[in-house]
Amino acid sequence: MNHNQHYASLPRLESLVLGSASPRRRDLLLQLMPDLAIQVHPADIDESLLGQESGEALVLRLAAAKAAAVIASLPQKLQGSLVLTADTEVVQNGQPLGKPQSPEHAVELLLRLSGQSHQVKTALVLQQGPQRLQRLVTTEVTFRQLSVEEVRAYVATGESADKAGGYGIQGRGAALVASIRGSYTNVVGLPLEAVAELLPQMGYRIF
Ligand SMILES: Cc1cn([C@H]2C[C@H](O)[C@@H](COP(=O)(O)OP(=O)(O)OP(=O)(O)O)O2)c(=O)[nH]c1=O
Repeated sequence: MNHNQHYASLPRLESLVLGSASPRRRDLLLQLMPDLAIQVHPADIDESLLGQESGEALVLRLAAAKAAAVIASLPQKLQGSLVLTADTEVVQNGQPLGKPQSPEHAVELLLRLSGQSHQVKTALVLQQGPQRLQRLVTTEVTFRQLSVEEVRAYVATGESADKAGGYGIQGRGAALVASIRGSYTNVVGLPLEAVAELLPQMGYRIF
């Protein structure tokens, strides 16, 4: 069977459990599959960093922990559903920066990113019953040289609060960025290229 015949014979994905509180991930999934019935079941896990853990190890560990927590807490009627979880980190010189704890911390993080390149890493897990696939996607982002005043004014917009590295490329944070190399949706929190590649491997077509 060639690739095309195989794709056409797959059932279309109709519903999915999204193990994430991120509205961005929901919107990105709906961009790809506007009719998808998304059941949001955020995972309640401890997201704190372990000492000496690399950014890659961290996102892989947290995406897997989110998947395990969501699957363990699914109500009866959703058991056996396809579950998607992800974790995104901003990594500079191998170190995960985490989310800002305060506006002052956001200013500090963004000044560290100013005029430099960093990596945004997202680990993605798709799981259904015993079938499980995982991907790690990296995008390189380079920031413009930013002044302290500019960074303070950006943080005052409130956009930094719940975001890795303290910025949102999909919002006003686009003004901080000089260039990116790789997936844009990965920076926002869900690499759609990887979703599109993995869903057929899980046995579903997108359209
Ligand atoms: C760098 C960057 C991050 N982010 C966001 C994506 C993620 O939502 C967030 C990283 O935190 P995550 O812990 O990956 O996700 P979350 O806490 O929002 O949701 P959950 O744990 O329930 O899945 O940062 C942006 O929205 N834009 C950006 O440009």
